[in-house]
Amino acid sequence: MLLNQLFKQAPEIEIQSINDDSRKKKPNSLFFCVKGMRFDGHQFVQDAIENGAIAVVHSEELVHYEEGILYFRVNDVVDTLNVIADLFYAEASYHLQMFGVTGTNGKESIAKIIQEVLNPDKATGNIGSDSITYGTVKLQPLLTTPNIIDLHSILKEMVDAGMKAATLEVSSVGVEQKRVQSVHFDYAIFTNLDHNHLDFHGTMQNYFEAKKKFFDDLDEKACAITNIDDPYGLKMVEDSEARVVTYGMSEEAMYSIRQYRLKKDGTSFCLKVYDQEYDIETNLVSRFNLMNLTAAIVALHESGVKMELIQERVKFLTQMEGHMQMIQEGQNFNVLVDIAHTVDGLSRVLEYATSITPKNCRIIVVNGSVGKRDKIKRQKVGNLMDQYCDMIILTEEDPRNESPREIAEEIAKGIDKTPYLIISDRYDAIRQALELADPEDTVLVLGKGNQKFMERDIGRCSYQGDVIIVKEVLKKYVLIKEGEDYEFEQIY
Ligand SMILES: CC(=O)N[C@H]1[C@@H](OP(=O)(O)OP(=O)(O)OC[C@H]2O[C@@H](n3ccc(=O)[nH]c3=O)[C@H](O)[C@@H]2O)O[C@H](CO)[C@@H](O)[C@@H]1O[C@H](C)C(=O)N[C@@H](C)C(=O)N[C@H](CCC(=O)O)C(=O)O
Repeated sequence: MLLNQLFKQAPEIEIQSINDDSRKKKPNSLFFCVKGMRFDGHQFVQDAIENGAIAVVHSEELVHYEEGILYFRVNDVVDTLNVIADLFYAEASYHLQMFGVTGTNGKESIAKIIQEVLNPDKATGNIGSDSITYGTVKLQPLLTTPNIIDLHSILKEMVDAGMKAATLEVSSVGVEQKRVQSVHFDYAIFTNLDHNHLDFHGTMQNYFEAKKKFFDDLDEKACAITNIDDPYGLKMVEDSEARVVTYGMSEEAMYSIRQYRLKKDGTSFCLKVYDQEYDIETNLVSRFNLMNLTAAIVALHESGVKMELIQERVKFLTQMEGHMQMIQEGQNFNVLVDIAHTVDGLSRVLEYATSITPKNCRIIVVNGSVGKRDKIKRQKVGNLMDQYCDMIILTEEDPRNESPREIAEEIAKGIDKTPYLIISDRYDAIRQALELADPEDTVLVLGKGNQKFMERDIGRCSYQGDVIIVKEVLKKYVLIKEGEDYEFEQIY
């Protein structure tokens, strides 16, 4: 792209790439001096030039100006980066039907359901915390919502690969850091708001405002889809110019869930769509997924997909690994792995576990709380498990540089009546829970979902993953012992 297409006063020079990280080698690039939380990009102009920058966008006076390099001083580098990234990558989001999903819980499930239902008729990509997928391409993301340059570049790749639509998980941190500011959205979905990222946002109000900005920035042609069962649902869209569509259990919702049945192997419910009722059957389990599926149905239907087709396609959806995943290897009790790591997410899983566990049987939970993040929630997590569970095994969950045992002890402050164990090693904790289970009990393994890493003091370390561990332990230690008398080893 020519530099004078980006800056009116610039000479006609070819720019091959745009860059905001001086550590990356990018020949003939335009470097943006972004002020971050740790560094100020203005410090790295010289490194950027050595790595190929021929032009620099900055907002502060620089200590040194090199001959032959072009400098553009602007008021706000990130705003300028947004405009230029959009232009540089051919305004890709305008060529895709864009669905953005925000909220504490449910983003990934909703984004993936929309992608799966649309895909057979309209090639659809997905950008999310677990993966970036389009066509046959599958990439591993660094962030839930990629940074500005990566995001526009991926959207362009999707357009070039023939995608017609894209779903994107929009994190509050991403909105706050203006990562989606120049992405054009057609449908924006709000799920719910619960304690999360308060280490970053400080207060619930700031967290709410970050999410709300996503809806404030929509244009009048867009559609803002909101869950009005959530106390923040209506406030979220009150200043949006977009057309507002509501969903929830509430009778006032435009898409209102009427009767529903939560079963071990699926869910059935009646959805009132404006004034018409539709019966929906799905293999997804739990009330949590019922809400996620409804949000996805609203977006799909509002985008023009017929309800009859939606009814057909949601009957058997792909089970997302580690998301309300029932694992059955032939054992005579329930095992459910879920990523729930917020108080709200946890309460929904516990409610579901209660609904599928016979009265005289137990709920055994393996859970923890992440290190260096939102410490206030730890005791609440303990308290909630105390209300619903019969046995609690506290273990590590991305402890970072905190001690897993100390985190567990803080969770335990919220436990009053339920017996609990602290087993720091997650594999051992899962094994203990599975070995303790009696017929028809429910074992919950929560917090990590399908994540194959553990954040420790030395950084991100590889981890087998809860789903794999559960399957392995069941086969190796539990199933062979069923029917036999054996003593189990208490592991601390
Ligand atoms: C707290 C946070 O969000 N940090 C993000 C932020 O980093 P930062 O502000 O610390 O940036 P910085 O390191 O100070 O650097 C400032 C600028 O100088 C540049 N730089 C820096 C060093 C250098 O040698 N040369 C150089 O050019 C950097 O490229 C950057 O442009 O900007 C970086 C570039 O975009 C992000 O990679 C980084 O995400 C970090 C890795 C992160 O973990 N973020 C998490 C909290 C996050 O964003 N999470 C959300 C939500 C997750 C969820 O709920 O699912 C997400 O969307 O993933």
